[in-house]
Amino acid sequence: MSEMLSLSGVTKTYNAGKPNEVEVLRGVDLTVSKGEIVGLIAPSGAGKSTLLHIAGLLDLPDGGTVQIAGQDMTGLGDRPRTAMRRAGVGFIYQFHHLLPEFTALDNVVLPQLANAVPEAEAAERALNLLNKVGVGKRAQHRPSALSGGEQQRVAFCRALANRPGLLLADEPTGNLDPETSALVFDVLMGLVRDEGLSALIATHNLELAAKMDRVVRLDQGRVVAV
Ligand SMILES: Nc1ncnc2c1ncn2[C@@H]1O[C@H](COP(=O)(O)OP(=O)(O)OP(=O)(O)O)[C@@H](O)[C@H]1O
Repeated sequence: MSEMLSLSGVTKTYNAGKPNEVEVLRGVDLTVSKGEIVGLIAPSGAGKSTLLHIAGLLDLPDGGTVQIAGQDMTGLGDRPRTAMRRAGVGFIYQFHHLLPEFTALDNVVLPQLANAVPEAEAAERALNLLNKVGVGKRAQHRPSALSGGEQQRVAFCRALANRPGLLLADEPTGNLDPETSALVFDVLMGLVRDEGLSALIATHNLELAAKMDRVVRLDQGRVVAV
């Protein structure tokens, strides 16, 4: 089994049967192999967040199947889905969503504690990740004391804290100026490769997309190769 993520015939319609019905996904087929980094480009409103939320088990499709690491998630109950989401999938958003009252270090430690990792081990892992992305010296600062690029790097570490096999990212550097965005994006790519992760990364930025192993486009509710 060499596929980390496999979506097959995934459909999603909001407000089905109502006047404000929106058919967003019309049969999405998409795979991400182990260790592969796939870029997802889509015009605004095309449904990339919907797709990422379904792939990350935050939302359910109307039809089709979602497999993660060869396991079919479609028919699973809430508990095993939540367990897989917590331990198997890392999520990065355009805005970091760090907890403002906790230090950078604690933001990376906390998801591990929720996953029953002993505190000392969690702290070591967190510091190791923060060092890798160049914010180790900022470990004891709260997010408000960090620059936008630094905050986003801490968010990368948080997403990877529990060693997920799969990383999903929705415009991970979309809120940064172009220069910082390119720099921080390279940090993310380095981290993903270093950790041997599989990743699906949505971006509007074609230059960033070109750095990935393969690029697909979400078009009219389907995924097509670029
Ligand atoms: N909960 C919802 N209820 C109804 N419609 C929704 C809901 N969520 C999203 N939509 C609609 O579905 C379509 C796709 O939304 P989605 O957020 O997935 O797009 P996107 O490609 O991520 O857009 P953007 O790049 O602008 O963030 C949009 O037309 C949006 O208005």
